Amino acid sequence: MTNDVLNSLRHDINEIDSDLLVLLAKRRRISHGVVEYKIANNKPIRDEARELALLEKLIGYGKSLGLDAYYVNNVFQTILEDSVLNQQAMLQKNLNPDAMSETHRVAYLGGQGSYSQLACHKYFSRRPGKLVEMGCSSFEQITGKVENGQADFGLLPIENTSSGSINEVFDLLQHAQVSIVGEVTHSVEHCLLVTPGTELSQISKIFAHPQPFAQCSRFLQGLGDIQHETCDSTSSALQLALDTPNSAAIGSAQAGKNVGLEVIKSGLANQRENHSRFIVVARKPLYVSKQIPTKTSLIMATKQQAGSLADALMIFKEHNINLVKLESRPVPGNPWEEVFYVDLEANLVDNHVKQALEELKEHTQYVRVLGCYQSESLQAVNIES
Ligand SMILES: O=C(O)C(=O)C[C@]1(C(=O)O)C=C[C@@H](O)C=C1
Repeated sequence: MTNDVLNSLRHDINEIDSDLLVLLAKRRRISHGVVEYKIANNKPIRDEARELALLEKLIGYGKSLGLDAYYVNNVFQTILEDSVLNQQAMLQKNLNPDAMSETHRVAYLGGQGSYSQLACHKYFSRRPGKLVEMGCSSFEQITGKVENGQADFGLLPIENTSSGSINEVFDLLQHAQVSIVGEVTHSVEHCLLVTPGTELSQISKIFAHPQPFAQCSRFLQGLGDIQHETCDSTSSALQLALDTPNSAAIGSAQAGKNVGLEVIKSGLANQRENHSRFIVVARKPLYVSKQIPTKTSLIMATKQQAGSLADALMIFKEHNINLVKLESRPVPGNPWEEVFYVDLEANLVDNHVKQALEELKEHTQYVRVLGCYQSESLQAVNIES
């Protein structure tokens, strides 16, 4: 095959890819039209029956064109996911017009290339507006900027599939005057990053934030006698690796590339699937439509008597509310006293949820709702009448 033939084939492929994009954009616009109908008629965004029928038809048609079911299913699952997420974003914008300004000032940990920055871009990619990024050096600084109005939103990592809950953030939520208004999960791919030309055997020091150190503990144990230096963010770890001969940093490949470090080893996390979940906080709570999956997070202190936690949890069971996370943390200054963090699949506008929270007040010393927000889940919802 000559070069000319290859160029001509590539030209045809380019044209088809552009046509596909035009069609995808057209599909999105039509899907936006559907959400207007759903708002007016109070219908859930996700319609699983319609999606199933659509996929079945497309898989059959794909087969007749020589495309296998797995491929067609994957392509259209991605398209449908995008459609649902965009519809949800539109719905929320409609419900909270004041909160969705033209500019989003967002405070997060670290700077260019930090995992928080990547998660921030993912979360705001579906929320139109100009992003003003504010890199911070501590979690307190993030909530502080939101509390004093310097930032509209703050992004805080709350848990990771390898290292578990991030206690510092749970403790901060006990006192911070902020509301949780969203969540975003981001896959974290840790790499060992070095200045070009550095060999693994030359490394005598590794810089990282405590979280990547914890998430890559098995890999690090295998390296033997190498010094570990903790940094307040991945961005500062990268800078230190750049400035220190025979050293390395743990960060994402993209972050390394941004500053001129190269990947010497990848896939360092203890778990192959390494994801971090972040919460998005703001000064004021948001309303969440009943038409989309919703979470409510709260803190509660149970009474100091036998069975009080079980009694409190029974209330959720009795009201058919799914509890998706339960975490306990000590109360600073009160040894052996605990507060519980609870995540529920629930929307505060639902009467059965309001009722459950009233009953919870009677069975606990203290309850505070941290926020009611759009869940990342794409599950279909039932609308309570
Ligand atoms: O048909 C609808 O109800 C739509 O909202 C459109 C659409 C789609 O993109 O095809 C999106 C979400 C629903 O779960 C089903 C289908």
